[in-house]
Amino acid sequence: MGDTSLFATEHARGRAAYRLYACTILAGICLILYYRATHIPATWREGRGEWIGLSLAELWHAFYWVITQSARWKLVYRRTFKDKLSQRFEGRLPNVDIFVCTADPYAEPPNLVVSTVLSLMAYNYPPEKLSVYLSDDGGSILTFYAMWEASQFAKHWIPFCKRYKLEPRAPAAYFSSSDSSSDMSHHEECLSMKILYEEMTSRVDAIVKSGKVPEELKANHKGFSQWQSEMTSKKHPPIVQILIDGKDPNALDNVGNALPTFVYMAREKNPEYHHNFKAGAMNSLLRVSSVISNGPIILNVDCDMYSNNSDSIRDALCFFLDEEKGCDIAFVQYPQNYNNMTKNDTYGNSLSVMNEVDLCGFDSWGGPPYIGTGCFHRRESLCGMKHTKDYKEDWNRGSERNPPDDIRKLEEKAESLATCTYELNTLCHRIAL
Ligand SMILES: O=c1ccn([C@@H]2O[C@H](COP(=O)(O)OP(=O)(O)O[C@H]3O[C@H](CO)[C@@H](O)[C@H](O)[C@H]3O)[C@@H](O)[C@H]2O)c(=O)[nH]1
Ligand SMILES: [Mn+2]
Repeated sequence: MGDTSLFATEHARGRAAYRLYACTILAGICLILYYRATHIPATWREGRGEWIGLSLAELWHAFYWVITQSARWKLVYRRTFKDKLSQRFEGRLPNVDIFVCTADPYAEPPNLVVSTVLSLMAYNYPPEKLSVYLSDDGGSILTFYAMWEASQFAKHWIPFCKRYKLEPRAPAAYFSSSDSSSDMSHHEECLSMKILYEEMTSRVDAIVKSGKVPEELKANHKGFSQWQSEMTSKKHPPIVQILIDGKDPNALDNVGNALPTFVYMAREKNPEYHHNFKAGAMNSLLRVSSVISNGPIILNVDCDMYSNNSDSIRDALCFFLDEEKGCDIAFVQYPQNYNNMTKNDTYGNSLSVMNEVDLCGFDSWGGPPYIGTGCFHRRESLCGMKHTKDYKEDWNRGSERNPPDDIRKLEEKAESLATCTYELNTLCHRIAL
């Protein structure tokens, strides 16, 4: 490990013991196969049919077991050095664009999306370098309303999280954790924040239940005027609304710090053109974000998966920015975990074998496959870059945009990239994420 490395690779302990154990199983398998090979019944009446059945099952098991070992034989764990990252790159950290996908305000309640989005906006990362994009495939004014509420609440929530270094930073998860009630140092403030949060969630719930946004609330943001009565989730024009423009010097939280950019996007829908589900949304997000923040690093999160660690971006950057090995890394992903598990994890929902064994086993072979939510990509790797050894990433990309005089012009430009015909007759049309 050189001095400048931003991450280290460690091997799992107990490898020798595991391999010894694996050898005993292998010996057992060989003995069974040997027994079968040397005990072939002479006639059908002596059980040749059963012999064939059992031999096939045992051969299949042997094959399956050997293949499984490829993911178990050598596990590697990665450790990051975030302090070194700060020392060397703090002033020149890259822009990071976060894409959150939602599709239906009834299956995926807007309050859930609010909590996810807030956990991402409150990352321990310079806010001027952070942009969060919400893709709403439902094209719903209810989701837009919830996002407008989130953009207002963020002004209180982000400084509160940063001041007390809270974890996790999804308000729903934080207020239901024991931390929020046990830490006396900020008890009063926590209580009033909780009230503010609950008032917001009940407003959002009431409006989702009623199915429409009252006229007086629509006056709060120009974006509400984009919805016309004839629009449905399956047929509507593209809508891009910048709820918080991080480049605007007046976009500040309630203690005067800059806020991250926050954008709502509903790509155009028309039943005549296939929308390609999440993959279609991701492609639109790539194009829309390219004219607004154009960050070289992209994180994708499903709307029901909040971030439970405010340092996730910094951990991921330790891989991308590593001078020696970073150029070989196209994506860095985090395992998915679920809340509310039974004490003994009776149903295996913690996915511990997959998260703690299989993924680490694949990593030693060059990396596991992409598993969806919670993945950081280089923008270039999603835009068809061919990897070469001497490729130099432009980490400053995206920092050049000036605050526009007319934000609506920028939104319209972005909308022209979120039409349902944009990808027709292109390669994108055939690639599914
Ligand atoms: O037309 C659609 C359909 C879905 N989604 C979003 O895509 C995400 C994943 O869809 P979901 O139905 O929740 O699939 P899951 O099986 O829960 O997701 C897993 O499997 C998917 C691939 O099948 C991955 O993309 C996900 O990241 C992974 O968590 C969600 O945020 C949806 O809102 C859209 O944006 N547009
Ligand atoms: Mn899901």
